[in-house]
Amino acid sequence: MAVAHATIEPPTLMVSSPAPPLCPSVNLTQDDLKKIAAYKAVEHVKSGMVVGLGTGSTAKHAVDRIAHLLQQGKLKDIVGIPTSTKTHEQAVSLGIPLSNLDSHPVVDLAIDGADEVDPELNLVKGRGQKFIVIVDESKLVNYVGGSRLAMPVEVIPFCWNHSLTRLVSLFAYAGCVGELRKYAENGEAFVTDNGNYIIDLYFEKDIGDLKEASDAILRLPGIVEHGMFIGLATSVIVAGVDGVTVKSKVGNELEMRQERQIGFNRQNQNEALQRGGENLGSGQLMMALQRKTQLQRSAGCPKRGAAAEAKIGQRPNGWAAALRPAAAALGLVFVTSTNVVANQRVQFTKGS
Ligand SMILES: O=C(CO)[C@H](O)[C@H](O)COP(=O)(O)O
Repeated sequence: MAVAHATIEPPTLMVSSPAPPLCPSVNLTQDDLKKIAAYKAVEHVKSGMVVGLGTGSTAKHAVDRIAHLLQQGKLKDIVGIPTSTKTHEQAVSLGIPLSNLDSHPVVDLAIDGADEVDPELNLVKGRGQKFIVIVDESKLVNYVGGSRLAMPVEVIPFCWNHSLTRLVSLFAYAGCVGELRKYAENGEAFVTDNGNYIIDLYFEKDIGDLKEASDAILRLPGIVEHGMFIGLATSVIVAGVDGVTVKSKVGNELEMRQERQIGFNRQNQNEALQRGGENLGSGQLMMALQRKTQLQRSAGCPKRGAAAEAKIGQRPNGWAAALRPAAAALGLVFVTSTNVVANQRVQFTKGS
């Protein structure tokens, strides 16, 4: 099976992009993190690919990004396979060419979100030659069910209550409770795209071997599918306030490789600042500027010695302008920008 080996760079702030992946605010929101993970995953999408388009607030950013790159002509000949009617609607509205698994049974790459990701990259919640899962760090759990979020099981509507009882008793040892998913608006049973119901299972404790649990669930009559995706993710991209981490599985073994963590964590910011900000990506520069300002404040010198500069290799022209709002938010003003072939350099200083 092909393995996604991501070369990790911070999402680049593209001047021409209407929605830069890193915003210059000091605090990244959960949605910012979702967007960062999504943009990172879309770097793996190449022209001509059949791409599985996932569902949810994280996957939505990936679909937006793919559409944007198609509009820019940076991606061509993409065929999207949506995983829900909602994603189908979004993709159609954005003009992404779509198909289905009957016409395109081989999906080159699928990108989807997840509700939980355990340390072995098992998920509560994909498909494709490569399956990249995108999450913010709040989704990391020690075991499936560890966040006390639901593990959904799709059941046929006939005898759903019987299915619920059987499911709960299957996991009684883990303090399982279950409930029929309902629409908040009218209290009626939620109906899936396939016309089925969902039983949400909540676990108090670790349910143990996930393959055994999966087999036991699927052996019950009336069960269509469950939300555990065991051993399917080839990469999980996790965006957190300290940076983006890509966890990849090598071959079919449960050998995990945690690729280098990009540096907008504090340690890297400090190192970068000591180096004068050399070779920072634009996202990192923002964070470094913020960190520098914080350091100066904590050192009690809010107005002095605040020059910050960075060299950035191979960035699109105009990036310095894109950084100005970030710098301005920090009270820094633009001084100069030089473009020396591959290296651009920008300098900001503290405004008076
Ligand atoms: O499995 C899913 C939809 O079926 C979603 O990917 C999962 O629920 C995560 O959603 P979000 O990205 O909104 O947190």
